[in-house]
Amino acid sequence: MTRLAFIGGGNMARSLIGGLLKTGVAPATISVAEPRAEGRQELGRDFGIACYAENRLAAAEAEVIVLAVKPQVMPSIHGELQDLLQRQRPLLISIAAGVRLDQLERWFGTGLPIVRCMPNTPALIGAGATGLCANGRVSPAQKAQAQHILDAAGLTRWIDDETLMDTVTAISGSAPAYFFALVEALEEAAVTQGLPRETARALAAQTCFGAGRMLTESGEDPAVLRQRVTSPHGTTQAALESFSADGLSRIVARAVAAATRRGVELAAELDAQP
Ligand SMILES: NC(=O)C1=CN([C@@H]2O[C@H](COP(=O)(O)OP(=O)(O)OC[C@H]3O[C@@H](n4cnc5c(N)ncnc54)[C@H](OP(=O)(O)O)[C@@H]3O)[C@@H](O)[C@H]2O)C=CC1
Ligand SMILES: O=C(O)[C@@H]1CCC=N1
Repeated sequence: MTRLAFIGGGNMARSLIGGLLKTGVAPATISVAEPRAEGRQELGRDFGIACYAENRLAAAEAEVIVLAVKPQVMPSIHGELQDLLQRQRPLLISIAAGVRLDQLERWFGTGLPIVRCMPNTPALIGAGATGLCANGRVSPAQKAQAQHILDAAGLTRWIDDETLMDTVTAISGSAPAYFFALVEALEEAAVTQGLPRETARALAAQTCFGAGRMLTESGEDPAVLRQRVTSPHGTTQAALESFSADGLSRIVARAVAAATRRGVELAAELDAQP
């Protein structure tokens, strides 16, 4: 069993750990470094994994280290891991938005195998979507190892051109929040029209779930699925025409561009640091 350490035990680490354990990975093979005492307590209680305040202790025996800290924290954590990284030469997997492979190589060491990936929070229930990109030091066996870890979180796709990782972030890493926001808006609209909030939320959330399952399980084009809902001159057509008049495609394209741009900016901000 691969020994796996997470540096940072926040939202995304929790989602990945939850997904891994659900596929039968033994808790004893996972350790986490988390500075907050309450965070460590919760991780230990919820997952039965070993939790440490110090990164070095969590990573001590790891073959794979998942870097799950905020992008801004990333440049500051290599120092305490340096000796261990040179000695053990583990596979590093970064999940940080924006942070490029060349930056990770600069901070952690040019000779190390590094995978940059972008998962999302549905990993917690094994329904995540992850894009992965490897540097030249990653062996085929390590590539398979990274894929195996992220497969536990759901669907995986390798991305050859690293510059597209910011697009991946914009359409899958960040995107669960877009669907949550849409359900929030549907709920609010229904409540305004008089539907009880609990009923509105349940109907909107289940519809999101059902549409998602149809998209992923039917193998059909989203446009075909949409057309099947849309009776000529019916209610759906009225709603879609309203979306179109308000420029839904343009709104979405602008949001995706904003998220993509922010990924590039996050990396540039780190380059600008002394
Ligand atoms: N949330 C999401 O949906 C997704 C996030 N990501 C990426 O995952 C990474 C983590 O994001 P997220 O989980 O949301 O953030 P969180 O803030 O929830 O998690 C980061 C964790 O790292 C801890 N931490 C801070 N400093 C250090 C340190 N020096 N050493 C070890 N741990 C430290 C934080 O502790 P403390 O709270 O005490 O600061 C926190 O628990 C980010 O880089 C993000 O871009 C990628 C895909 C999706
Ligand atoms: O919002 C963010 O920056 C992180 C990356 C993708 C999802 N959450």
